Amino acid sequence: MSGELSPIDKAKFVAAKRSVDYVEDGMRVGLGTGSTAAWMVRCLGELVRDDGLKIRGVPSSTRTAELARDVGIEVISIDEAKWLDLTIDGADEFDGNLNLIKGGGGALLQEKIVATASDQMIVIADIGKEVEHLGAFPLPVEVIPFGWQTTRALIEELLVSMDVLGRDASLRMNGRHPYVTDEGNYILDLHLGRIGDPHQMAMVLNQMPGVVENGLFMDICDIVIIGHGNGKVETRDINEGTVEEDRLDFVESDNLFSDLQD
Ligand SMILES: O=C(CO)[C@H](O)[C@H](O)COP(=O)(O)O
Repeated sequence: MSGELSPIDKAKFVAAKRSVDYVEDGMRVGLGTGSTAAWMVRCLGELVRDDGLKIRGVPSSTRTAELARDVGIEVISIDEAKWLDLTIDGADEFDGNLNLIKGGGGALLQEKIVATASDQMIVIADIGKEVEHLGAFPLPVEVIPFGWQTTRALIEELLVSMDVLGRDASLRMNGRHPYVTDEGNYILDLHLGRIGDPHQMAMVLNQMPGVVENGLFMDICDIVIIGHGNGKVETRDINEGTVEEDRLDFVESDNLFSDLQD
């Protein structure tokens, strides 16, 4: 990658850079998916290569697995790991209770399995992801391809009785074809505007036949590390509120920025 990074990319980078301070020798680490998580994987790779950090990574997508291997992180499956010490991942939205919408990158199913099987989940995000109420970002719902139109109709009917502003569910596309997840499923993006009761929404969606998982991550995240374009980093802990604010120097290292994907 050449040239100056945008303020959003700098914000993502500094959040990612700070998050790897939580990683210790011997840990089994869940590796999220998306552009912010990709920065984190690269920062971890640097620690593995240059500082001899010994970790095993459990990727939450084939994309992340490929990147982790490329940067020198030992990759194991979640079943090999059995349980994880820490998962670090991005998010599309987070609220004041550190509840999240995830799945903008289409990896919500593996991401939720990996985060749920971890002692701790840290989310890394730029400040633009903070919201008062979840729902402005379309809520991704992973559905099986069989009968997806029927599932969509049932979801839209269900939404009539829910506290939301919008009710449209669109099939995520990849060019002219439906987007297909790592598990071979489709994604419906629910344009809700505002979700009045995200706990209830997460529960009722998952009770519907055809729905595999939804992108609401309720009571899973412990810490959000928020990056700003000027290098400021805030750390919000679910138990302690904002615990730390400082600034990271932004240094474009050739190793980290040369061939970044996403
Ligand atoms: O949930 C995700 C992928 O399924 C991502 O974490 C989320 O979409 C944020 O992505 P980015 O860091 O690129 O903004």
